[in-house]
Amino acid sequence: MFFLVGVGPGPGYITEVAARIIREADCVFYEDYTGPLDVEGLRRVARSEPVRLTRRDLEEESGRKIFECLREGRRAVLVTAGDPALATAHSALVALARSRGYRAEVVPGVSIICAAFSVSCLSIYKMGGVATVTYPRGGVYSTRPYELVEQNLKRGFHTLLLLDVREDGAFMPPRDAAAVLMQLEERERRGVFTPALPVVVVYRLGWGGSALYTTLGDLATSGIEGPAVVIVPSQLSPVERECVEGLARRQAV
Ligand SMILES: C[S@@+](CC[C@H](N)C(=O)[O-])C[C@H]1O[C@@H](n2cnc3c(N)ncnc32)[C@H](O)[C@@H]1O
Repeated sequence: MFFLVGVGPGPGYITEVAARIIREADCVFYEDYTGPLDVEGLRRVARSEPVRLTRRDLEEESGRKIFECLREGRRAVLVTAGDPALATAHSALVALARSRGYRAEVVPGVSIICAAFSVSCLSIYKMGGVATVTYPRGGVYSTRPYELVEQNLKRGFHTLLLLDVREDGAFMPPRDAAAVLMQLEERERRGVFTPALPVVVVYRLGWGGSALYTTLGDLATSGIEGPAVVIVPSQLSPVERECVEGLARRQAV
């Protein structure tokens, strides 16, 4: 049996269900490239030493090590930060396991995407989709964030932007995201990613980070480190406005 288990954004967010399933597993695998993971906390719960898998192990080798465990008739878990299936490619492993005749289940965790909306007090009813801000690959910029934010601003929807992971595994800091978005503006020139654009940045959620309501221009010079998400809010309601304007004064999350 295979379980894809999410343990939330940081220490203390693991659910009782997730802890029980990890405890009962024969093989405990984890990845930490979609979000930082509390490996010490995982060690305290697991019966065997957790094994780290890379993106290559999971995507290019289709989780070979997990299937070796399953083939021996043992229970395997793959543990991730946040919710294990939101904005990851891990659902493919669940589908693959089922197609090979294994039972496979997703154990949801507190999602970084949901938590970012929650701590920002932004209405999920106005969530207009998710895009990722990526570093240029071979000099080519992805224009997906530009197009999505442009449409959403017109329709009154908020846009949540996930930030890239660098080749060396480091999470993109918000200032790099702001620089990429302003580069996109230089190219597209339709007045979307201007320095005055209001943004909410939610950073190091669960790891002593916080949330801040600022502008894209100020974000470009901020010293905030990742991992982080940037939300571009649109047409704030009075409650949303009051709440986000208080963000700078909030305690660390
Ligand atoms: C591919 S998404 C995965 C989302 C995740 N599965 C979830 O639970 O919503 C990974 C991105 O989420 C953001 N992220 C991950 N951990 C974070 C954290 N603790 N605080 C803020 N943002 C985080 C970063 O932008 C990172 O590149």
